[in-house]
Amino acid sequence: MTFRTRPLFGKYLINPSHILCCRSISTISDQPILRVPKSSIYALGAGSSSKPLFHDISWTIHPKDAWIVVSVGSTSGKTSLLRALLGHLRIHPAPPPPYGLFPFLNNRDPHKHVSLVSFAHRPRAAGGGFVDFTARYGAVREEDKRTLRDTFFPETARPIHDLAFPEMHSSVPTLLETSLDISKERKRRLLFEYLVENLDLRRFLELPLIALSNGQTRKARILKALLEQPELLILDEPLTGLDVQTRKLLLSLLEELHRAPEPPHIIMGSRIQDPIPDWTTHLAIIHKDGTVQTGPKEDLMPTITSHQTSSSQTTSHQHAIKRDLDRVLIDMQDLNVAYGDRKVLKNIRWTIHANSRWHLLGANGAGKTTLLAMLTGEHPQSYTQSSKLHLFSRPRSKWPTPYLHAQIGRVSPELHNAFPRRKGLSVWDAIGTAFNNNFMPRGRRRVGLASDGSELEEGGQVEQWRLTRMWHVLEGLGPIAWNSDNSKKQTTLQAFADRQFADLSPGEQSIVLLMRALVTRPPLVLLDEAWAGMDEGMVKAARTYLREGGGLEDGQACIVVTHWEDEVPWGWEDGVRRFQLVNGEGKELQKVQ
Ligand SMILES: Nc1ncnc2c1ncn2[C@@H]1O[C@H](COP(=O)(O)OP(=O)(O)OP(=O)(O)O)[C@@H](O)[C@H]1O
Repeated sequence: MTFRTRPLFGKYLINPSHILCCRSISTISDQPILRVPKSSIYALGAGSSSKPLFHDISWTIHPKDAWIVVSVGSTSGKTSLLRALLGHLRIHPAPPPPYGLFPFLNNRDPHKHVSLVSFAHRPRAAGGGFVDFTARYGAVREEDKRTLRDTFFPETARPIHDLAFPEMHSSVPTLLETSLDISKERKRRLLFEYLVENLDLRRFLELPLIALSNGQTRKARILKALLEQPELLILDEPLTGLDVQTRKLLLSLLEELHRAPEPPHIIMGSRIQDPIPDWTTHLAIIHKDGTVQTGPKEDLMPTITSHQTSSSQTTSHQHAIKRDLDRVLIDMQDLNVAYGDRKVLKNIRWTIHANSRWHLLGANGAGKTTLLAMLTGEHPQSYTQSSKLHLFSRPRSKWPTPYLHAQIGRVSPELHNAFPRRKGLSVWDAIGTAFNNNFMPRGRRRVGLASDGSELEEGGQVEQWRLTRMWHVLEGLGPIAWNSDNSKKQTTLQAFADRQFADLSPGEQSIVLLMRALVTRPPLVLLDEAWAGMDEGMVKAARTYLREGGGLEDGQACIVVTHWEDEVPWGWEDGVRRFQLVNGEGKELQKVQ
């Protein structure tokens, strides 16, 4: 079924192809969009005698092609290859002049005409330290008050009909110049109106940017990228974090843009488990050994399907969840969260028992992150609702927040973005920070300090337990769990533990943060979009570890938040329970027989 984009302003159907035709004719070219003659790709600064990241790659993209880049069994291939197109890696031999890498640009500057929007990476502006992500839950500070419109689209504040009247300039432009400018600006505005409507963002334009949910922010970033009308737009994992409906919306919008006579040419990076849209014409498949296969979709689809089948095969059902224990960890009775008159959560009743497994569902903006922030005690309204929110057998206000944090292991897109990428922080350090529940590695063995702040007794029980746990998560979720080659087990694990966290691929960072969430064996584990960026081998390893690999032990409860059903490690048959938020109201779903 094709999902149609909405006509703009109800009665006027505006086709993006009409709006997008505003680029000057001189930029239209029949030349290939991209041409990589048989080459290898190296890290910047690496000599040609070093091992290339990709080899034997021959890749040509023609103007009407719709390409998707997928990695099979490789951890960082897709994102690296896409970044190579922006000059972040060295292509050797370099695509020869006069056409270069992007022949259609006709020697125009790729930096101005090619843009990459990646959802797998932390924004570079964030720096190396920890970023406080809880600011959005409280009263929005003055400096965070800039609205989505002010931050991303300030030029759209002016009513569209004003654009018919030129502003007064000190040097008066010619009539022709003025009409060209206005018409360009009007077309840009029409495109903005079209996209804002079709991505369902209009009602968020005047909200502070910081208040937007994860999915809402992603849509806004895609809108901004499309509005800038790059000639080539590279989207890396644009579907990550989007709910089912929004994914359909975005894919159908991309299809319309693709069919427009002069589209922004789009290359999309996808995870192997993501759907390949019907309108895709070509695939680039990156293999574990660094080779890249490129060609028409019909020729390469069997490779994708064989990998999809192997990654979606679920593990045995012998490890169904044992029944919920009577012990209640979290109890919410008529919990509410509102920002002014905007009600985000309404009369939520939810009880989480020890040993239970939950899938928390809800569309983008439904309130899942807000609900979890109440559970972790990070949301300031968790204090004002204290009598309705019992955490670990006491009203919320009876616990200091650090105590609550020590009871809850978690992964979330906010934590992923905020986690420090400072130089010198190894994988081991990153995992070990969980023991002191902060973001600084502590202690002689980097597995934290004792509760009074002193060093752990050397070789003592606590230190031994922590070290054993570190190796357990590394073994259960580290590279030997995603690679079949087990021969050099200990060296592989040690080498991985020593790697710099900041140098890992986005998927590897996600799996390390999952290790961090599990290493202390907390009573409650929250896994919010924990699988972001992971390749199919990692997702499989993580599911297996959680289901039957000792990732969770009896008594621990776990809540999984994902928009992809097959990422939940447990099915109905295993006893997973589902809690759904719709328009701020929550209810437990029952299995349809
Ligand atoms: N400070 C705030 N002021 C106003 N509205 C807010 C504020 N913080 C959050 N919201 C709104 O609360 C709603 C719920 O946001 P939340 O992040 O909990 O959604 P979510 O279900 O986690 O979405 P996603 O799947 O996109 O991550 C959103 O519509 C968001 O815009």
